[in-house]
Amino acid sequence: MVEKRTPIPVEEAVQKVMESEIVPKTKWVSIEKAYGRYLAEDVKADHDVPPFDKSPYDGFALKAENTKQATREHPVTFEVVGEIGAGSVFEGEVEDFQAVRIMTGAKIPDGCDCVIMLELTKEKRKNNQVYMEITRSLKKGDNISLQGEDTKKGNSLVKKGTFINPGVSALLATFGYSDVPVAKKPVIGLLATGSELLDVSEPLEPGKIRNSNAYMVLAQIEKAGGEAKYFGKFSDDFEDCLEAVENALSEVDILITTGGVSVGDYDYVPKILEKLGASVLFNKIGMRPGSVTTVARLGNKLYYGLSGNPSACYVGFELFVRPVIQKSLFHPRPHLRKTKAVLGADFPKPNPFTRFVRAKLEEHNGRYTVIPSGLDKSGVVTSLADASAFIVLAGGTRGYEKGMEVDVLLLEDWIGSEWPWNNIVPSYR
Ligand SMILES: Nc1nc2c(c(=O)[nH]1)N[C@H]1C(S)=C(S)[C@@H](COP(=O)(O)OP(=O)(O)OC[C@H]3O[C@@H](n4cnc5c(N)ncnc54)[C@H](O)[C@@H]3O)O[C@H]1N2
Ligand code: MOO
Ligand SMILES: [Mg+2]
Repeated sequence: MVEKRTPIPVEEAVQKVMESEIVPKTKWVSIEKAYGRYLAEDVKADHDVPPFDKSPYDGFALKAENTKQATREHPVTFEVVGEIGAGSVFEGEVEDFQAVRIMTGAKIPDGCDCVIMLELTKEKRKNNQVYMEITRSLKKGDNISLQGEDTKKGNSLVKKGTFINPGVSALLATFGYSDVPVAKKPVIGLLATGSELLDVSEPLEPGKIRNSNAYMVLAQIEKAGGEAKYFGKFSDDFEDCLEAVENALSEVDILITTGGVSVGDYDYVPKILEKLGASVLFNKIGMRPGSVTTVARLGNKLYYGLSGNPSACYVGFELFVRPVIQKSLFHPRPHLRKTKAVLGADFPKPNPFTRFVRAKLEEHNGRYTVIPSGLDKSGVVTSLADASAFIVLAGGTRGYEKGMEVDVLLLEDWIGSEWPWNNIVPSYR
């Protein structure tokens, strides 16, 4: 007798995996290695930026008050009493009708309250003393970057869980983080099952295909922020697979297998889980593709049986593994972000279950359009390379037409969502 499985709604399945306790941990990495990691602490300004009033131009610093009378006809002359480049400080106080030659980034000397650009001045020399002439008046504060104008001491700048992009790296450097507290990457083990699987380097043989899922999922793990650990591919042999799963589990936080998850004669995942005494969270979801995605708990570890079909495997990872990884990286919005777009092609297939169509998001005249990026079948591999979104078609609908607005989940996005599963546009006809 074939096992009968009861499907649960997608959002319920997501909820169940999110209840798992993969406790986020912190580690310190050097700032050079921080790009692409996730912050484990909030970053606050511990000093003003800039930390002193500084010149945004190469020019002369002086007192605005002294420039009041300056016109083209009546230039005003200043005695140049010093010269400073960025990093140097003018010692002493600047007096009336004195100026300091100052370069971009240098601290404004005491007594000065404005800067005039070099191009607007004329230098003169008399008895070995340098003078400078200006023909326009300036106001107090002209051409000065004020202390704290960028940010003030105490301001909260980026939150824990933020993806460290180049801009965040600049902030970390500004505030002295030579070592950065980042979320420790959860270790995600992967093994591929299937007697039909060839290594990537092997030539094709009748009845066999190359193992593409492993390399796809390894990349998905890295993209989601996890550390991938690949245990190789295994033929459909119960004992071998059981042993491989048992060994792998001891080395990882989460274990993923691909294939063997359905009801076939050589689909051993259900039997392996039974043998290991795992607590199965679900083994059927009301969705296409990926309906057979199975998740189980083994102690404090999660086990994912992703489908062998490439598109189903891909979708299963993005919906159920990715948010768990993101949560363990302190990300406050761990799910794929949902937005709306216009369907760029008819989709006449009925959808008894919620459907996730791999699609390409494009901009046309300022509006976002989505079109399926290939054949919409679970076993298809070629639709994935171009997929930048999933079109989400609610279950119980009977097809969608070009021009309709649909929900989409974004695959190339760093903002994320707290919970995208409410208000999926239910039915158009
Ligand atoms: N009688 C039924 N048959 C099937 C059902 C069902 O409910 N009743 N479900 C179908 C659905 S839906 C899916 S999805 C697949 C799930 O298959 P499995 O997870 O058991 O995976 P396999 O049987 O091992 O392989 C399926 C398919 O995928 C190819 N594959 C497997 N591994 C890889 C890999 N690493 N790289 C590339 N391609 C891979 C494999 O060759 C098969 O073609 O079951 C349906 N059947
Ligand atoms: O799980 Mo299967 O991928 O629904 O197509
Ligand atoms: Mg199977």
